[in-house]
Amino acid sequence: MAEIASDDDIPTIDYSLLFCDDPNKQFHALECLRDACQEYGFFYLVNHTIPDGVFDNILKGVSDFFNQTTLDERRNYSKKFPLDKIRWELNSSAGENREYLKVVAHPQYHFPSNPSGFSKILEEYGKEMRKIVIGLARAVSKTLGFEEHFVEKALNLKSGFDVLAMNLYPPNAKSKGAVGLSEHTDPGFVITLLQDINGGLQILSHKGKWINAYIPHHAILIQLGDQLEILTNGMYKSHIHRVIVGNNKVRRISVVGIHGPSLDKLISPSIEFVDEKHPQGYRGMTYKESLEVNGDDEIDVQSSLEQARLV
Ligand SMILES: O=C(O)CCC(=O)C(=O)O
Ligand SMILES: [Fe+2]
Repeated sequence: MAEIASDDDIPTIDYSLLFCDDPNKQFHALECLRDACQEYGFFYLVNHTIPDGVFDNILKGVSDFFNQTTLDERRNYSKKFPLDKIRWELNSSAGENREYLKVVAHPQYHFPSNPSGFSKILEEYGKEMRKIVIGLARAVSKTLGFEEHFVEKALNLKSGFDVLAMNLYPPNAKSKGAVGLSEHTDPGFVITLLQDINGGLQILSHKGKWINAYIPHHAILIQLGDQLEILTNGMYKSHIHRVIVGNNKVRRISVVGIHGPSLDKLISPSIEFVDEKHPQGYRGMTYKESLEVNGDDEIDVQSSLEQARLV
C-alpha cells in the first residue's frame, strides 16, 4: 500500500455562520457547506459551540483509560454478545494496529466504570457533540433545498443510534506494520472526529488523491456517513479513509462519533434525488440491517455501502 498522501487543503466550515442572523452571511456559509458536502464529503468545523475544556477532558479521559486500567480490566470489555454496549479490542496485525474502546452513546449512553470520572466526561462530550450534529442536520437539509428538519425526520435522529469509538495508535502492544486502520467508509449521517495530535489520518478525495487530515486545534473533522449518501442517492458521498501509524514513534488518540439513524428506520434514496438521469443507486435497508450485513454486532458499526449499491 502506498502510504504517501498530499497536504492538499480540506474545506473549513464556520458553524456559527450557518445560523447567522445576517441572511447574506448565512446564505454564503450554506453555499460553502453545500460545496464541501458535494465536492469533498469531509471538512473541518470551526466556531462550533463546544467549550475547549470539553475536548481537553475527553482526550485526557481516554488517555487515562488506556494508561490507568490494567489489561485485565480492559479485557472485561472484550466481545461477549452481539448486542454489547461497551466493547474493547486490541488489534495488532498486518491489517490493523489499534487498541479501541467503543461505547453506545445514544439513545442511552454506556460507559466503563474505571477510571472514576470518565463516565461524566463521556456524557458531557456526548451531549455537546449531539447538539452540533443536530445543528448540522438542519444546515445540511437547507443545502439540499429542504426545510430544516428534513434530515432529522428522514433518519429519525431523535432516536439515533450513536457509537463513540476511542482509538489508540500504536496500540499498547507491539505494532505489526504501518497500517493503523485499513481503508473504509463509516455508516451513519455524519462522523465527528477529534484527535490529540496531528498525523496518521488520510482521506481519499473525489479526485482519487489521499489527503492528510491536519485538524486545526479544537476544530472537529466531519465526514459524511453512508446513510447520508444513500438518502441523497449519491449526491453527498461517504469517503474512504485510513490511518497510517508510520514508524510508531508517535502515540495518537482519536475520538470518533458515528452518528446514525434510529436502528429501525428504513433508509433509502429520497424520491427527490431520483430521476431519469439519476436512477435509484441503492436499495433500502433499516439501519439495523445495514449494520448487521457484515457481522451481527451493532457496536462494530461496519459499513455495508457496497451491499446496498444497485448500480
Ligand atoms: O483514528 C482515526 O483517525 C480514524 C478512525 C476511524 O476511521 C474510525 O474509527 O472509524
Ligand atoms: Fe472511520
